[in-house]
Amino acid sequence: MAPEVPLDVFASTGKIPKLDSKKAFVTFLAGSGDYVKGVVGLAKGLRKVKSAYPLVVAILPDVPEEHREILRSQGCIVREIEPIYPPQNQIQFAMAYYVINYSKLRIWNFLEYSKMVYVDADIQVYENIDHLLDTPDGYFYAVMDCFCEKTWSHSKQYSIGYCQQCPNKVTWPAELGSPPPLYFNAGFFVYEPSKVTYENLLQTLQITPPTPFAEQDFLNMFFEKVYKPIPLIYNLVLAMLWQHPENVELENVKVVHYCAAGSKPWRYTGVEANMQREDIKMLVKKWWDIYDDASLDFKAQDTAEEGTISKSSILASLPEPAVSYIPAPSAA
Ligand SMILES: O=c1ccn([C@@H]2O[C@H](COP(=O)(O)OP(=O)(O)O[C@H]3O[C@H](CO)[C@H](O)[C@H](O)[C@H]3O)[C@@H](O)[C@H]2O)c(=O)[nH]1
Ligand SMILES: O[C@H]1[C@H](O)[C@@H](O)[C@H](O)[C@@H](O)[C@H]1O
Repeated sequence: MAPEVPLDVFASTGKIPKLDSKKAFVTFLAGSGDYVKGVVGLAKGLRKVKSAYPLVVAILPDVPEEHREILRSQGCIVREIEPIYPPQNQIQFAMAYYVINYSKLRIWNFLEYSKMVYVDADIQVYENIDHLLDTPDGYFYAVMDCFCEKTWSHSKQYSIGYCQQCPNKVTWPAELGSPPPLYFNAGFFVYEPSKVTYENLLQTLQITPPTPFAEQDFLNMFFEKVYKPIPLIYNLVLAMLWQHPENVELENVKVVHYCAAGSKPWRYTGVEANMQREDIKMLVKKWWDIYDDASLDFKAQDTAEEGTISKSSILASLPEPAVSYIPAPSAA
């Protein structure tokens, strides 16, 4: 089993890092629905923790102009991308809309950046994590996933009760061969844009049949040999709170991923399983406190230092390239 990268490798020096224009956070937005709220929350969250880096939003053509404008007004760099689809077959995705997530592969083509942290729109960053952009190159850093929720019911792991978060509880049966390679959640990862990798990703996708977790399964397969697990404080998949509480120290968590059924803060009703837990209610409120905080709204001077205009505001004002429109299915 590949060792998790020890936390102190990333420990912040306490100094505010110098802005490096070749590094950035990046998220993904599709459709005209309410995920734009997630991106606004994320932009404000990164501002609250005083990140030195901009937030790039890779958007599909079906994101309406009003939403693009909201993102620009929050200081985001809006970059339109064309959708990417997997080869056609009869696969049933864990969620039907996961098919659009293959479009995330376009972020490897953001060649003006040397290193980026990808963050799903349903994630909030509660502590400064800029140090992740200083990790050694050549690896794919992400947090190990958990296989215990129903969304995994298609898998061998789920049917025998095996989870890599507690590999000694139910051990992998010898008759099934060696245990599956470590598997990361693709809602959060550190990577390097690269033309060669981008072209390889697209070529490999053409000969890879789609599987239930869409681009997440694909990226796990593609980056298997260079995957370095990082501590779960960098992407707390909420189901960890009830599936593996012994692995979670909530007070140390820097990044929360609201991916459990019913947990997206902007859709939260409290009726789904586990949604009345005190820790969940606290985390949903914490997200809203940032979203509702007007003092975290973008102000032009946020990025302009000593009379200079930042790269993010220049790029944000550039026209977007024209791309052909292929409609993508929307989320449930
Ligand atoms: O209508 C939508 C649906 C999704 N998204 C974007 O796509 C991301 C992924 O979608 P979800 O957050 O709904 O997905 P989950 O967290 O349930 O899914 C997990 O599995 C997915 C498999 O495709 C992805 O790998 C995802 O990153 C990983 O966290 C969103 O955060 C958001 O950035 C949109 O913009 N609009
Ligand atoms: O990687 C997946 C994904 O994030 C799903 O949204 C969630 O339901 C699963 O539990 C998780 O393992």
